[in-house]
Amino acid sequence: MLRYLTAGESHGPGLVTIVEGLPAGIPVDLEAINRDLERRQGGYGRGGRQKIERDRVRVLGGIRHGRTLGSPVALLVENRDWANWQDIMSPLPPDDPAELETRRAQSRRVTRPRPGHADLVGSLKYAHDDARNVLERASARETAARVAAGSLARQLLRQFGIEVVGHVVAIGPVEADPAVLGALSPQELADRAEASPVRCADPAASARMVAEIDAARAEGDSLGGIIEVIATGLPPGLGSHVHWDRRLDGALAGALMSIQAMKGVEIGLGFEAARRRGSAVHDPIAWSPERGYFRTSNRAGGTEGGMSTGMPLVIRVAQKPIATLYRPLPTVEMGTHQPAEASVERSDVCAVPAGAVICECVTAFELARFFLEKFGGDSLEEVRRAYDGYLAYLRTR
Ligand SMILES: Cc1cc2nc3c(=O)[nH]c(=O)nc-3n(C[C@H](O)[C@H](O)[C@H](O)COP(=O)(O)O)c2cc1C
Ligand SMILES: C=C(O[C@@H]1CC(C(=O)O)=C[C@@H](OP(=O)(O)O)[C@H]1O)C(=O)O
Repeated sequence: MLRYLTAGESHGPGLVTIVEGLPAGIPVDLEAINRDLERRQGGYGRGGRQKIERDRVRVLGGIRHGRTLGSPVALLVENRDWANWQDIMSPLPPDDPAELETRRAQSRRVTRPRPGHADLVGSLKYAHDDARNVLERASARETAARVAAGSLARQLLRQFGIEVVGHVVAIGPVEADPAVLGALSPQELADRAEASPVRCADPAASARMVAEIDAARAEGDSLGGIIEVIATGLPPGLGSHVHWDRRLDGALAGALMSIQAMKGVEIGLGFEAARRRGSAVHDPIAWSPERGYFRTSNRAGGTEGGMSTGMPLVIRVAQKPIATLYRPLPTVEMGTHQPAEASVERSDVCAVPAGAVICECVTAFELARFFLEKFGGDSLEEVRRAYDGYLAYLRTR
């Protein structure tokens, strides 16, 4: 089963991911991974950190001469900011008490926990008196490693014509016009989102989103938004109805909700389905010699019974506003219990465009995982044989 781990702190030497379970022989385009890393760094509303970082992937194992070996793939994304934090984030024990004092004094301790971040509850749970020990790992800097893993996994999907697109449909109260988005193919959506500073394919809404971010920044506030991910080219039958943890919809929702700041996931009509009658929710089934079974609508968003239906997968994800506010919320100083203003160093104002790239890559990873669960083999050719056999079988139904 395809899986991955990540490690690394936001201001440590770098982020590392190990992707285990990819078959041998997948052609790997490292520049495509670098492009996804660059896309994740971008978007209107980001803070000063992205001026320092130039995320690129370094392969530490698992790929030779441009193809996967079947062994675990280890990828490293270095933190350029580490150069400014080496002392504060040093993994070495201090040699003597004097040095400990210096390091502590310089250590940018965080004792005024930010509402909305992991600072307070992480410090309580892990018995830290400095929330830096929590925020370094709670930080969404970790998503650089997830994007590297997902971008690698999508290279398997591309071998089978599966594409995943993430774009922004709302920032704060500003929403893209569904009529404008609905007229675009997934490829057009991707191209237009790419050309927008906020990754939104509706140009008029995009301009209003930029203004909304400027207004929030001017008031020392922050913004969240809504991201849509669309995956095309999926066969029917990824995932399973037979057991809860084999359901594709459940795994996608879990993986997407596990991204920092994501607070809601809906597939297809999602919450809207609860308001309608069944006849206005379920997708009629049809059959033609050319297409076999198909649906005349896709309100389910591409899954039924925990399995892909073969229609496009359509997921929406709600991202909450950034936790660090330049006009900070009330908090309590850890230790003294005195009322205080929450800590603020530097921060993004809105990271929803970045969130769209992260959701895209996290979705790609889950789809690759389920793809290999169904068609898995040790080499790409073995996977292809299983996949082609399944498609041939479907044509007989
Ligand atoms: C791409 C991205 C960038 C983020 N940048 C910041 C930031 O600059 N400052 C901040 O306080 N939170 C930022 N966040 C949000 C925090 O990571 C998030 O509030 C924190 O992890 C707690 O969220 P949770 O309750 O969902 O775990 C960012 C989130 C994402 C996805
Ligand atoms: C570093 C990234 O995002 C960071 C996510 C983040 C947080 O709290 O989640 C806080 C900020 O970190 P810093 O205080 O170093 O500016 C963001 O910049 C990144 O996405 O590459």
